Amino acid sequence: MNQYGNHVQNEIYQRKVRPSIPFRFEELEQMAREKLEDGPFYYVAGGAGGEGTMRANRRALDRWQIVPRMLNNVENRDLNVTLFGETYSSPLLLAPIGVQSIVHPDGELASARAAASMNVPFIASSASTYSMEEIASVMGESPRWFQLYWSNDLEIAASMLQRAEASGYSAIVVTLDAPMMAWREYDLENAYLPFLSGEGVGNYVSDPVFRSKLKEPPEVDRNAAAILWSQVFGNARLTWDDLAFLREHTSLPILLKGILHPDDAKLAIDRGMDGIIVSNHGGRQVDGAIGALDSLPVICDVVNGRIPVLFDSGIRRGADVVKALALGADSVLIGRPYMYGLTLAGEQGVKDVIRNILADLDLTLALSGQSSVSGCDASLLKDVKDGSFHSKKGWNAQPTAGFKS
Ligand SMILES: Cc1cc2nc3c(=O)[nH]c(=O)nc-3n(C[C@H](O)[C@H](O)[C@H](O)COP(=O)(O)O)c2cc1C
Ligand SMILES: CCCCCCC(=O)C(=O)O
Repeated sequence: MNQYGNHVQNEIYQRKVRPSIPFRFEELEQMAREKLEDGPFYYVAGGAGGEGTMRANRRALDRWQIVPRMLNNVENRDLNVTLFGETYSSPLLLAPIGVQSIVHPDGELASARAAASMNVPFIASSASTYSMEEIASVMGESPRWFQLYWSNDLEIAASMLQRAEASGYSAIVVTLDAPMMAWREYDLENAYLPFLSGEGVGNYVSDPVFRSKLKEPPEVDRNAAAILWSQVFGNARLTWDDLAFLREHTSLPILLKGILHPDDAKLAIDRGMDGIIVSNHGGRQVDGAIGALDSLPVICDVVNGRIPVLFDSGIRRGADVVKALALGADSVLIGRPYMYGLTLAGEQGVKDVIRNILADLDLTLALSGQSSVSGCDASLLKDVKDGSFHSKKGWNAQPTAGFKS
């Protein structure tokens, strides 16, 4: 990945590569808008309620400005990060996104292939249209994690964990912030729920335990399968004590996704979790929730390096990644940007989204005076809100300042 951004720029300026998608995120989204029907487009682009949290995600990123440093020898850069003993060539992962077939028939298979070709870990969603085994089969040995929507049927949850391990996924991401669908006004307006037409159920209809609970196979009675899916999908009864169940059923590292409060980060560590993902689900669940990046510094302070902290919600460009890394994230996930790449150009579109963000990240990092991801800390940033510069490694604030326990 050394000098990656320069190589990509050169290839584009010399017209050796022909980009399949526009470079600007805003245009990418607009073109996806033009290509898709209202239902799928707004399912992807929309947020919960009045989309206040989506706006807060961008505001939280804009609150910080990078203060570039000079004369630091940034000719050679290193984007490597190590997570759970594995070294990855960049601090980027593809977020778990369900129902990808609503934007492109190849869905998760195209995204997974693109991730594999760019050596970026792909996090396969429980709500994928294709099964986790089908996704694994197009990825060779490339890195992949599995995201669990923890079914209220514990036999199904255990079966999914076992299948993920058997098909080469190397970490489990447990999403906590979506035991049920939020109030999503566009989807209500469009009466659009992709699961009803059989999208996003690939991991269920292929699951031996799920199938054993049906009188007829899903291929014969799709309706009964859809009803069972809606009954078992979520689990609103879970508490912190239930995490022990996951430990009993997998030996893989477990990350909790959807953490926003520092006390929940502490609980995750107390319960032996291996990592957390600071996220508000891209503003799709709690309207009015805190901008995800506003939670990151205080959570990193509480965690204090004991487990990896990953981040998503609102990342669109290289500078956003730099800010999240500087505030303590070990790696970041992108969501909607790659869904728009998938919409416009399938596998190649996802590949180009990854390439552009990584090239932009590499150049922004270098021009900020940083030659490695590990060198990024809060001294790189100025807080627009209080005007302060941070000159020491790490974050200065009181661990839970501003949060009520
Ligand atoms: C269409 C769509 C489907 C999603 N499906 C899932 C999912 O199945 N599991 C999950 O944990 N998160 C899901 N997410 C949330 C993403 O993993 C991620 O948190 C979010 O997209 C990050 O924000 P961003 O889109 O602003 O980058 C979904 C997001 C979108 C846009
Ligand atoms: C009951 C919640 C289903 C959500 C599945 C996909 C998803 O996470 C999303 O944000 O959409």
